[in-house]
Amino acid sequence: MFGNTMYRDTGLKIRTLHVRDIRFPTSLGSHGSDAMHVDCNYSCTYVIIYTEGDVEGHGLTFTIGHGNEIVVAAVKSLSPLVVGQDADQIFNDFACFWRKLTSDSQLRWIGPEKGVIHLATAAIINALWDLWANLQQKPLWKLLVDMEPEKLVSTIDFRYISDVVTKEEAVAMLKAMETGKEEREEQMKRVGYPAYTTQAGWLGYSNEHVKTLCSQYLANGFTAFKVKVGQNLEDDRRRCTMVRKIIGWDNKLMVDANQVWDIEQAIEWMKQLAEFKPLWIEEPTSPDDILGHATISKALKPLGIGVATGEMCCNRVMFKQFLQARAMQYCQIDSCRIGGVNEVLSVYFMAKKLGVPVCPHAGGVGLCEMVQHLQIFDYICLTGTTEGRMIEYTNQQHEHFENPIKVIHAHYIAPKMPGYSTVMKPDSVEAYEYPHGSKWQEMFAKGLFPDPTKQNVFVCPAK
Ligand SMILES: C[C@H](O)[C@@H](O)[C@@H](O)[C@H](O)C(=O)O
Ligand SMILES: [Mg+2]
Repeated sequence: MFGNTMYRDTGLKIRTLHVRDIRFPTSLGSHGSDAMHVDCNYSCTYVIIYTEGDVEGHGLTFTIGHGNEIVVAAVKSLSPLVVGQDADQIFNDFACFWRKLTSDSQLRWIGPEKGVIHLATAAIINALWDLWANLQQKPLWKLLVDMEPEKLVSTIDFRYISDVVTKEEAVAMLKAMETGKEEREEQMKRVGYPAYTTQAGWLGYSNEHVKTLCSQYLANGFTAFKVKVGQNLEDDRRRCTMVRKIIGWDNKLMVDANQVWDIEQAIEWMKQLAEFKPLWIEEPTSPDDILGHATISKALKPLGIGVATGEMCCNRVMFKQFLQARAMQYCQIDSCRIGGVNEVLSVYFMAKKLGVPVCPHAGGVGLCEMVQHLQIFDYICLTGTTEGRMIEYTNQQHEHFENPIKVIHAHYIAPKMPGYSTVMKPDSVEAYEYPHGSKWQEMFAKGLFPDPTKQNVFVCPAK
């Protein structure tokens, strides 16, 4: 028992783990498109953990189509480490379990803690947190908020980051913010957490469509808009002029290049876009180039432009160095790129220590559903402010979730239902399972996409 919160010994064994390859044909409408990913099909590797009781855990990681089958295979390779375990034992020493999952002495060779195997870790770990929140009958954010600081911090593996933040410091950070927690919680339930929209700025949308969407989001109360750039400078200038005309100069504009530039090119390109007063340039170059981002940050600082990155930052060690090197002014954690909630929490603590605001990435399936929980926790328990912080909003696939986000007047309202908001509707799963689902079969028949079962490629077997 920790303080007032009882962690009941559930004695629940994990009976089995199912994994599904789910894909949506978003490329047909250019949804989600950017300078690098021009024809993405928003997809996810969807994990369901079944226990010997009634309670389940659902989790996912996001991909953009091809290769989702590889993440599914990686989940299968990790599953023997999960199946047969006692849920309560996992939650009693979650950091230890997390390390076990990421440190299998053979599997770690295909990471470690990066790429496909880490995406798979994220899907499993997210499902475990959903299970835990369900067992406690609380939405995930509330599970985090109600935990004693020591318990919460005990879920994090501090290996490789204790030179920046220690367990003791993390506990002290949480304790220092205890006053005012209840008011902040009330505010999240009533007013919610500020959001910005990317939905009006996908690169493949026509100018007319962008205009219409900007006006719509403006009318719905949005005050911050992200636009994709990086393919053609003249087009970027035209689009930014058009967007600024609609949203005005009091609202915020952010731009996102999705990794297309070299360092000098990024600086020069952004000088040409500086007149549009973007708050940040997101992913200007390779997501692995920490010193390159630091150079860009330094060059753009006098222009008032920050650098944002994180959606492809592969683990806490990279985040640590980005933060240490002053290479990111906005830290964009992603709920399923790194190893799920445990590792994301470690990044929140480092960002707090080094004074960098977190603005989560949410352009993907289920990402909005998940990151709202994390950012609401950050507000209530860790930073106590929304200053310089926003959660990304995209209008994608919410209809396929049992408990979709609720965004009112450009604010995410704290979810009420137990869990991590990761349960997908069974009908959606059946219809969009790739390549056997009914919707995919229809699309293959119409010739909209090639049927991979008729080509010589690896596909996930039918269930
Ligand atoms: C391919 C994807 O839609 C990305 O463009 C998207 O995640 C984006 O970078 C974002 O910031 O939301
Ligand atoms: Mg982005």
